[in-house]
Amino acid sequence: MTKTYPKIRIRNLSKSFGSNHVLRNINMDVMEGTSFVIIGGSGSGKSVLLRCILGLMTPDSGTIEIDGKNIFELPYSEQAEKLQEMGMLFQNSALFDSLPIWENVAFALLNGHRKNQPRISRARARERANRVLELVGLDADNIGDLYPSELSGGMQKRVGLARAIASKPEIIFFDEPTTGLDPIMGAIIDNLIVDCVKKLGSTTIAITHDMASAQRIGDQVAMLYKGELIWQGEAGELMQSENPYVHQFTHGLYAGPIKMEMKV
Ligand SMILES: Nc1ncnc2c1ncn2[C@@H]1O[C@H](COP(=O)(O)OP(=O)(O)OP(=O)(O)O)[C@@H](O)[C@H]1O
Repeated sequence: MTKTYPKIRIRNLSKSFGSNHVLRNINMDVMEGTSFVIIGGSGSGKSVLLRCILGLMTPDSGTIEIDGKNIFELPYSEQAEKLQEMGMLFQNSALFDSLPIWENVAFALLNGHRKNQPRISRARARERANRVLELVGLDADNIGDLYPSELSGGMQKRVGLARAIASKPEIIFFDEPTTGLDPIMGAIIDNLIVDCVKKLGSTTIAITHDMASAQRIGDQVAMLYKGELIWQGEAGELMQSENPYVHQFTHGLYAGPIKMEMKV
């Protein structure tokens, strides 16, 4: 059930690199148990925003509260703890090539130091990895001992999703979850994301260029343009938005207020 207080609350967040003002006064609330999708063109600041929320980059000004606490005011140890409590599915799946699939999935369970959770044995970690692999539609008996390079891109993405959810994180980030997948595999991954996240009750933030994906996985969608959040609304309203920037971007139109810089 959707709850009514922000799990993540961002106020007046700005970040520049020299004269490049990448984030300009961002305000955003992500309610607990909901899925928030950020769309926007190349270079609009999506990754920088994500890195700030993850605590991997310090903004110039503004606050990011998680569960009501400004993450930049937490002692380093607590900041690191918060980071460990989050799940992340990277664009390229970012699996460890030298570890078998099951250990990739169980990585946080075997190596993390989550608060109030004892380290678990390899046998128990493997059981948990097997269960999560089945949850994302992979046969743990067949692929658990294989290495990432032996799987297709779609299977690697499923493994990445399994790893992101294995420790039942309260917050999960998805960075371009469907990039590089064919449209059907993209839809399958999106549906798995929605199913898994619903089961866990996690709060999620995703960044994507894929409008179909944004609508499938998002409750709320926001568009970043030149570092500003220029539109925010229900995912169902996205394609009908009359905001000319959103309309041009979501419909992939050449003509409109967004002028592509051909030289970067
Ligand atoms: N560490 C950094 N140092 C200097 N500039 C940076 C740094 N990280 C990002 N930028 C700049 O910030 C701007 C936004 O980059 P960002 O990676 O957030 O874009 P994006 O919206 O994620 O783009 P894409 O969709 O292409 O991944 C770019 O102009 C980029 O050059």
